Amino acid sequence: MAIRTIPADADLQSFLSAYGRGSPSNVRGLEAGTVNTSYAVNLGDDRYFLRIYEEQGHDGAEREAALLFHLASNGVPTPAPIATPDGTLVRTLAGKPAALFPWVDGDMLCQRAVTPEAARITGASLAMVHRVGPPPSAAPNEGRFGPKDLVVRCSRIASSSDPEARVLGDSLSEAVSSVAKRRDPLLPSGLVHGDLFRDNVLWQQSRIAALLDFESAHHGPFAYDLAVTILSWSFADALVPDIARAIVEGYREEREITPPERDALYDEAILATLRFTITRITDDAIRVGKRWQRFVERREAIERLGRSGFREVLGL
Ligand SMILES: Nc1ncnc2c1ncn2[C@@H]1O[C@H](COP(=O)(O)OP(=O)(O)OP(=O)(O)O)[C@@H](O)[C@H]1O
Ligand SMILES: N[C@@H](CCO)C(=O)O
Repeated sequence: MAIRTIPADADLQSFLSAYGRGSPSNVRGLEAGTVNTSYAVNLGDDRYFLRIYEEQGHDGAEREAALLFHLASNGVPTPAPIATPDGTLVRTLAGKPAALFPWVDGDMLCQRAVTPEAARITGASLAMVHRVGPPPSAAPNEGRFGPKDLVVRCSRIASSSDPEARVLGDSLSEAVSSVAKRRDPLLPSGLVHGDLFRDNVLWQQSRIAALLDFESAHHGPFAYDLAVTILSWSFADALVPDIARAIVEGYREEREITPPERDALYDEAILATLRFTITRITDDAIRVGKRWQRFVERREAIERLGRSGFREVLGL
């Protein structure tokens, strides 16, 4: 998406020189992502990815950087932010928090390219994030997209610029409240990614080069995260059972799904469809190229299957 921040040359030079990795060249703004501004840049002979945080304050960006550093140090395939010689991970560029990462070559998979094997690997890497958990010094918060936040967002839907969406505020709000009441508060919980869509995974041939975009990471039920991943990877025109089941199988290679989680996956999936329907309607940056209707269709598909039908599709 847009390059929202263009730092002055002198500021960029001074920011990059602090890493002590050689002089910058080939600086290129990337039309990637929906939230942050990204640049590709060479320092000496190596390529780097520079992220300027557009929506997080310094504390939020530091929390995210500490999380990425911790995950990468524990074997999760995600690029760790690079520290300056004095150990700083997040600094200021053009008045905004910014961090530098190693460049990762890789490609996102399009839906047609998602094989059961890729789905299995994706499920396993999600479970690895759950197993590793957050850094001891920075426990994640409850996130920005819990049921209460979604209900608040629903109150803005009536003034949406999309006439088809405008009428849905009350029914979406009621659906969120109703599923929130059914949620099991004792589900195994911890660090969840919260947004492991296809565009947040880079592949090199058949292996994952990077899990990206931990901006939605928070403390929540693991079953919710698994449901998000199933919903975002397993639908072509309709649910593809082989893909959904392979995600679950891969997940279970790394972390077993407990009986209460198996029971809860249906409700967590309904909540996840509501989360993405509502944020796609209420967030103009996300709406570009991302249809909220897809998540209405996914919710209907899950509801048609019903609790036991959904579990059966997942092989649980
Ligand atoms: N270390 C990296 N090396 C190479 N490319 C990267 C790296 N990190 C991210 N990218 C690319 O930049 C894109 C945007 O990155 P990121 O997800 O951080 O941005 P964002 O603005 O938070 O966007 P969104 O929330 O839409 O995913 C990614 O989809 C990926 O293609
Ligand atoms: N992955 C989200 C956007 C970022 O949260 C979506 O597709 O709606």
